[in-house]
Amino acid sequence: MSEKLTEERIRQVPKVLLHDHLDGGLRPQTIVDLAEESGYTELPTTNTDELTAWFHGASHTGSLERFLETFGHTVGVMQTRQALVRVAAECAEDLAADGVIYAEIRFAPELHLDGGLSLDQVVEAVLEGFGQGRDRAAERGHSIRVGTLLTAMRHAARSREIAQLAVRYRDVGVLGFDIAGAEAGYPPTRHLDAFEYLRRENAHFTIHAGEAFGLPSIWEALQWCGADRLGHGVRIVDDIEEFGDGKVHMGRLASYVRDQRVPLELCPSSNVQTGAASSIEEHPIGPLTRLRFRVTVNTDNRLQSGTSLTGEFAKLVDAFDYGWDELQWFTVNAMKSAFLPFDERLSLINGQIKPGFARLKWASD
Ligand SMILES: O=c1[nH]cnc2c1ncn2[C@@H]1O[C@H](CO)[C@@H](O)[C@H]1O
Ligand SMILES: [Zn+2]
Repeated sequence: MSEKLTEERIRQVPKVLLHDHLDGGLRPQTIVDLAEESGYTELPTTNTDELTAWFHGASHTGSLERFLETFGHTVGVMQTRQALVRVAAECAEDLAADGVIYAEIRFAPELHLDGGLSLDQVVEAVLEGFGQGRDRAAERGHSIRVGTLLTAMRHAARSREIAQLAVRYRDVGVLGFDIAGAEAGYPPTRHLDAFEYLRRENAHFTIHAGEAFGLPSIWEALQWCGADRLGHGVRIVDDIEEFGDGKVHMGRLASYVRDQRVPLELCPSSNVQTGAASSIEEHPIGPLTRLRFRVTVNTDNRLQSGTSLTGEFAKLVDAFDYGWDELQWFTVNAMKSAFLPFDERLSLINGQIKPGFARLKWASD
């Protein structure tokens, strides 16, 4: 059965993406163009093929901190309104062409102020770009909805301000909040006031936790901060013991995560690059799927990881022999976990996802 799940077919099924960074998804040619327009001279090369390879190689170091250094170049060329509009529009177009029908794209407004834009102007430029990209995709027959998550950098001190920004723009495209950046040494509780504020505002947030640091980070994100979802959360496997005879022992935190159906925004290729997993075959998505955690599959950074959502699914199909049923399960899991009103989630599941998979499944029989 699995030999029928080619990339071409996987691209055709309706997919849902919850964890993807705007500044981790630029087209290499766009980086070169924007660098030239803005006089940014720090790029390692202006040859697009070499630049593509450079991002991939420089990100595959086994260290999250080194991985994050590559963002200096993408953020470096995203400092004007036009640049942000272009990058956001192309992001929506690229995802739509990959068969993504619903995406939540995150970025950190505080990283885009060097050209003199205000936080509000940064958010407005990105929202405008998503709108343009969605319209251009529709002209080509691809329908996509794109929501935005505002990220605060965990080493910085602007999380409360960014949380307020997210609430201010909640009715015009911003769906939630996140914190990202180096994890070790920057526990989520540093930003407790931002999370408490968001909860009082009935707002949604996810936290990068359990990627480069283990269970204490996940525990704080859930039990101190009240995160709705976990960005990665992959180290939850440290709280699970599997024995050769098929018996499984789960610690209290892993049980909580599974029982509460806490969504895990898993990003397999990214984890291999940062050393959070040793290979796709060894990635904890295997046991976490088998144990029926609320697993979702994501790209994290399409540029740095040289991937797409279709690409991530194809790698999982190869490594774990997954079929349409598993891919549909990941997709429905993601849609259920989106920061979109319940009725809209339901209508995407019943109106697009299930019929889309059914069509492809029949075609494979
Ligand atoms: O996998 C990740 N873990 C933690 N932080 C990340 C990851 N990918 C990207 N960013 C950080 O998020 C910022 C806003 O999009 C990026 O600039 C990068 O520093
Ligand atoms: Zn991420």
